[in-house]
Amino acid sequence: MDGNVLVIGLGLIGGSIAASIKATYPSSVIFGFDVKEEQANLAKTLGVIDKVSNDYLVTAEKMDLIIVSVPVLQTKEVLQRLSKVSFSKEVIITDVGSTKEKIVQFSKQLFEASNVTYIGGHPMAGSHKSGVVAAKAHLFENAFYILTPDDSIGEDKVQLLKQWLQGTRAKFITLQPSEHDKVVGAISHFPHIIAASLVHQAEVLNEENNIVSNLAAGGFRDITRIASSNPVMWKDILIQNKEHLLQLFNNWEKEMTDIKEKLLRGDEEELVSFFESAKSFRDGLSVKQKGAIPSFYDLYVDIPDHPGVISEITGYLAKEKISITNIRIIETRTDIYGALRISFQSEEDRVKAQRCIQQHTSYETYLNV
Ligand SMILES: NC(=O)c1ccc[n+]([C@@H]2O[C@H](COP(=O)([O-])OP(=O)(O)OC[C@H]3O[C@@H](n4cnc5c(N)ncnc54)[C@H](O)[C@@H]3O)[C@@H](O)[C@H]2O)c1
Ligand SMILES: O=C(O)C(=O)C[C@]1(C(=O)O)C=C[C@@H](O)C=C1
Repeated sequence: MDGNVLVIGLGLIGGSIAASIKATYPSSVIFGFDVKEEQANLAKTLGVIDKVSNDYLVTAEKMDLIIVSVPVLQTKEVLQRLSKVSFSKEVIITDVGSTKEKIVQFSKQLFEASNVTYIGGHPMAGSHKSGVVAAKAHLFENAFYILTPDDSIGEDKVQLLKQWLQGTRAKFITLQPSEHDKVVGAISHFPHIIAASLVHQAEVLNEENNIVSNLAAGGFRDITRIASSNPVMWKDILIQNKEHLLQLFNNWEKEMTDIKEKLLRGDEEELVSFFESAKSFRDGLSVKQKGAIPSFYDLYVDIPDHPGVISEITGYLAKEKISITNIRIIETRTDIYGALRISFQSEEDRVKAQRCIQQHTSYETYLNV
């Protein structure tokens, strides 16, 4: 497949998608535009795009595919401007915004009577890092990629978009925009609010006693990593998903009141059951086949903090031809040991890998941490 692709917004997500399309379809021409000229030039230098566009409304005229990957409030503005372009041929326009209801609703009126097919999208993977320097072609590998096509859109167009995006190696699923915002509100947007709030709480305590920032390791780092995300991007997401988030605040306040009362009563049985039911659902996530969280077969390895340990482990796995889909150091401990999380494509690979590591090393392995 080849053709002309325009990516508007060359940050983490736009850059990653551009790189994955180029890797799959080398003869396609990827144009890129960013309000920050230096981002666009950097994307060209990094080989993420072929050509810098200086005016996306002019470049858009001859495109086969346009990907809008700017913050969600900007997305509506960019789509509105695109709706004024006279396209010389049929074009698919998609966005990657973390919210869908308002964007999709808005676009429906914009592109009703034109040769534009607009399909809302949201790749459910990312990072707390921003900018094209953090972009990578494999960012979405094994992650869910949600599409929200309107009922009036032909299946052939949806398939065409998936074909363009197949290099992401993501798993495509279709959701209604409102369902998307409700579910993603609970598993992504609200957790970002909680993470930031936990950091605020620790910061206040740190003003009284600065030992807090030194001790804040382990679980605290794990649960608050996403508090390092782009503040403006998250402000936009909150504004666009306000209604669902307000409902989640109500549920959360009730949840906090309930657990607080259990603690006040000193009801040990109920406290155990509070953690038990959460553990049971959380432990089940990694083996679930469906849902908004991708299923991974994870293996955790307790590793000493010295150079070469990761290549040692991946070397043993490579020798036995066990492929891994992801590898990450979990910041659970900051002193001697760290936990390495290695993800596999199947349970069979995970079992083989555990056996392999146990055979070659004395590092402890776990299926859950
Ligand atoms: N970061 C994540 O984890 C993640 C994951 C999935 C989806 N998303 C969504 O992807 C979109 C982009 O996020 P990101 O993480 O790539 O952000 P980013 O900050 O890395 O990149 C956004 C880029 O858009 C540019 N930009 C802003 N307004 C623009 C405009 N009007 N025209 C052209 N360029 C403009 C910025 O200069 C920046 O380079 C957002 O809508 C976000 O909700 C983010
Ligand atoms: O991994 C992270 O840092 C993310 O926050 C990624 C994350 C998420 O909440 O899961 C953030 C926003 C997106 O819209 C999709 C993915």
